[in-house]
Amino acid sequence: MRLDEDYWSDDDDDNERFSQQKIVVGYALTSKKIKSFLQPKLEGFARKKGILFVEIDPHRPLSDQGPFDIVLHKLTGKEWRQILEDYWEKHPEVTVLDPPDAIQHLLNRQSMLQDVADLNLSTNHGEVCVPKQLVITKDPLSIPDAVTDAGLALPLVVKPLVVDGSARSHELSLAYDPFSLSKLEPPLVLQEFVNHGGVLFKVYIIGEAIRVVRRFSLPDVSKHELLSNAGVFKFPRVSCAAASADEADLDPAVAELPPEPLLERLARELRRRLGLRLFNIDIIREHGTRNRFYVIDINYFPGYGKVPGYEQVFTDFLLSLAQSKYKRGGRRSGSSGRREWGEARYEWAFVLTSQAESFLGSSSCDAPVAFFWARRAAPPPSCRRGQPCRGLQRRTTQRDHGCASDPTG
Ligand SMILES: O=P(O)(O)O[C@H]1[C@H](O)[C@@H](OP(=O)(O)O)[C@H](OP(=O)(O)O)[C@@H](OP(=O)(O)O)[C@H]1O
Ligand SMILES: Nc1ncnc2c1ncn2[C@@H]1O[C@H](COP(=O)(O)OP(=O)(O)O)[C@@H](O)[C@H]1O
Repeated sequence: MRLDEDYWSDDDDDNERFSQQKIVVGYALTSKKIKSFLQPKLEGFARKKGILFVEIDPHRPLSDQGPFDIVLHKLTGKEWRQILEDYWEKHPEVTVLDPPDAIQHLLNRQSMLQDVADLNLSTNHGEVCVPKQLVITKDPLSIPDAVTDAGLALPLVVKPLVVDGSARSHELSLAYDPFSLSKLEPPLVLQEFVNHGGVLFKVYIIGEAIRVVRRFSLPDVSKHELLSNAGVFKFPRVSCAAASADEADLDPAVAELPPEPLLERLARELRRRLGLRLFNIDIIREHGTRNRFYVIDINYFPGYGKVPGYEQVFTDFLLSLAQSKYKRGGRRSGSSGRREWGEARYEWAFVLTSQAESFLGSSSCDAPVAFFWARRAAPPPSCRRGQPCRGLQRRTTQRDHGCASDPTG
């Protein structure tokens, strides 16, 4: 077996010993995730590098399965968490991706953004904030006053507080007035809607590697729309939709990817603060600003299967984990002048929209997006089923959003 040069030591004996080892990766994932992530191209690519993926039965003790070098998981529920924690206590040598406690932090939309707010990132490349938000845990009748007291600007995005993987926890709405909010069921997060030109950047983190893709998002809300609309409107999971942008139609100021050094810094800080290696950050650029960004969502183990070239990046990541462990356990000290086996390779690449488009397949405005536009006062100029979606061409009035340092508002 041949390994990438970057992982190769100058010591032939070490190389030989490592290359003879198989890396066993146990995975505990939902069937949906297995389908999207564990694609034959990933399994094949990894196999060539000596990595075997083995399915874990989450109802049996993990010690009876394996042995594993690495455990990949994204399952919810206390039972699974307990099984994993017990196993890890007995087998600290196994790399668990990622620690259940750290993942838990992302399952609440309040704690999820806390680290970004604490970070207060502002560099000469731009700044990264979180939208001002308010958490409502009880008494929906108090919402209109609470919104006024907190000084939240309308419209508001209404999000369930807990993200537990259920479809319900992703049912979001847009509220044009605070009074209609008293009909909603807490616990909720009310978040200021930030106009961002209808484009969202999904920043995927895989260990030290970063990949960025553009996705369609919600269109801007103009002052006129805000004044002429009332009520609460549900909207679909726009950024998951298979709609893609026609590059030529995008306002370059909207479509331009976030500056690389800013994202590198954000990713590095969040990796450390969150204690996670597999996650994605959803970022929007406030429309009309050069580089003021808002993090609106962070997901654990996101849809990597939709990132072009993920099989190479993920395989490299697993190899780097195994190699750094091998180095810790099996190497003598005093290796000055040589490349460290566990040395992380820093990878950077932007995935341009055109690539993302071919990956995402359709270049037409699909059902959920069309549905959302149909509910809006003014449909986009050329957003019709089967036609290239040009909804992002709309230019709207910009609103002034403050950078909130406290995501709880
Ligand atoms: O909370 P949001 O931002 O919607 O994030 C979702 C979840 O991470 C989904 O994973 P899960 O279903 O495990 O929660 C993932 O689906 P897959 O991993 O199944 O593809 C989606 O991938 P994209 O469809 O690529 O966005 C990703 O966008
Ligand atoms: N504060 C916000 N301002 C503007 N658009 C937002 C905001 N929050 C969410 N959105 C839009 O709603 C979509 C879903 O929001 P998100 O918080 O990612 O929920 P989920 O975790 O259910 O996917 C985003 O992709 C974006 O299009």
